[in-house]
Amino acid sequence: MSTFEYDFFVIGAGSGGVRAARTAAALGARTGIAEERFFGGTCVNVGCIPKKLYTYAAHTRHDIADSAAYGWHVASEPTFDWSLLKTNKDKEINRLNGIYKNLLNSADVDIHEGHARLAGPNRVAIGDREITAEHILFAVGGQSFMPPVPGIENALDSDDFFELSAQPTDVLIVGGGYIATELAGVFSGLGSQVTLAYRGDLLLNGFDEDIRSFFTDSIKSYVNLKLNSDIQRIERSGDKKEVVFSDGTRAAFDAVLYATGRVPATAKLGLTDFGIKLSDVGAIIVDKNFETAMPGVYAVGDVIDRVTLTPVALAEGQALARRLFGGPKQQVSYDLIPAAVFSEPQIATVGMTEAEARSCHKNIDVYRSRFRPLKHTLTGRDSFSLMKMLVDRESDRVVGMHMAGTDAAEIMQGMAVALQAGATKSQFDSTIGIHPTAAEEFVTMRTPVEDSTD
Ligand SMILES: Cc1cc2nc3c(=O)[nH]c(=O)nc-3n(C[C@H](O)[C@H](O)[C@H](O)COP(=O)(O)OP(=O)(O)OC[C@H]3O[C@@H](n4cnc5c(N)ncnc54)[C@H](O)[C@@H]3O)c2cc1C
Ligand SMILES: NC(=O)c1ccc[n+]([C@@H]2O[C@H](COP(=O)([O-])OP(=O)(O)OC[C@H]3O[C@@H](n4cnc5c(N)ncnc54)[C@H](O)[C@@H]3O)[C@@H](O)[C@H]2O)c1
Repeated sequence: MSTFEYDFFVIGAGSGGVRAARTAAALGARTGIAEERFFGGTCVNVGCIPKKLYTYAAHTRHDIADSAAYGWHVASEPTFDWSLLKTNKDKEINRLNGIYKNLLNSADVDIHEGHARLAGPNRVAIGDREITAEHILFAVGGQSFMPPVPGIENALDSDDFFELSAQPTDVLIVGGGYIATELAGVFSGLGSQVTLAYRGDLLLNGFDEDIRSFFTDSIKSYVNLKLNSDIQRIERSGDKKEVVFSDGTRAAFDAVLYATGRVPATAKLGLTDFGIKLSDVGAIIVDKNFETAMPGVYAVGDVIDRVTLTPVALAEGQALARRLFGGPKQQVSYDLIPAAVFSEPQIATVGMTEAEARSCHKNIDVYRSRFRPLKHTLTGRDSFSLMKMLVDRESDRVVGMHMAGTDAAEIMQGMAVALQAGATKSQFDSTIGIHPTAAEEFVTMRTPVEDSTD
């Protein structure tokens, strides 16, 4: 046993940190963890979970509207109570906070509440206390990035969104990625007027181009979309925020929300003082074993800025703890990570985009299907789904799958297993569908679209 107080000390009790600490403790390591803000981290408190709860609330509006076609009479105009939703959300998040703390306690992980930073080799300072540990893990996550626009202090970020006690009547969202598109769907579904300003001409950069075009068109039906638009400044005007756009136009909103990316939370950690290297955006640079330039100091999750998703942080934390303390060996594979945007409509994807597939493979067959979901044959709602599959003609392997539409995220999880297993198009073709579903489309796509290339 080492002479240090702990075998393993984790800074940050979010997705990656909690998983690493629990795994290490279960393998017999004397483990401690420091948390300065909330147990469960971003995902549980101001990320995935409360966001998904708000999307359910937003979607209920469509369900109520659609119910008339199925014979339901809703006696009076439904009303929405923002503060009730927030109270219920807060209760659930508090419950989850407690669960995360209990999980750590029952795994015999020592909890230290407060801001922690590196104090030297094998030393961590938490407030005015210092501990020693053989291995130290930084799992400190990230924070919102807001560009230095004059008046930016008048804008909210996604953390502030979850604290809003009253619903803004009209809101400007700036950005065109995950958070901007998800919160546009939430605000709109709950009845706010939404303007979305994005500096490019297609939303969801990084996703397949067909999906981006489809989504950019779809969102126009419920938001005022300002493409190729930047913000020059934000001014206060009574209770309103007056925004001057780069084209000189002005508009006033109850709230302006920036969702312009996140950056690693590495300020105030004392890392570079000890020779630990950071990237241009402040991410901790680690090797394939998540070790930094200082031996015995590691980092996982959003702070290393590889793939900033909860399941990836979990996988990294677990792989590290197992490698250090003798569990089953596991290498994190960054290929074929499925992802979903909980926007309206939902987007989900696994594998390569068409552009990536074409740059890696000589001949790609593209299968594409756009259809109105069965549910909306009665409601008449102008809502469509898009499904797309990319196949390497030489090997017959399916190399990318993409979907925009209802339940896209739920459908794509199973598809990701098939792609991990190396499924070929013939195997998809010989799989019997479940009827009637949208998912069966992926096993009944028979003819490549004409623009498949040789
Ligand atoms: C609005 C939003 C929605 C999201 N939705 C999804 C989604 O649907 N699906 C998905 O997969 N991902 C989603 N994400 C991303 C996901 O939340 C992150 O990828 C994940 O939380 C990263 O985990 P982590 O352990 O790296 O960091 P975090 O979960 O951020 O945890 C870091 C923890 O470290 C603590 N900490 C930081 N510095 C210190 C310090 N010096 N001392 C002590 N404690 C410290 C912080 O308080 C925090 O609790 C979303 C993110 C946001 C912002
Ligand atoms: N469903 C999910 O899994 C989910 C949901 C939310 C967040 N996340 C994770 O959190 C990360 C952060 O989300 P996000 O939406 O903040 O980032 P993002 O990278 O998805 O999108 C950032 C957007 O801001 C724009 N932007 C960047 N700088 C700008 C500037 N100076 N001026 C104007 N626009 C600017 C970008 O063009 C982009 O459209 C995501 O990348 C994702 O990894 C995941």
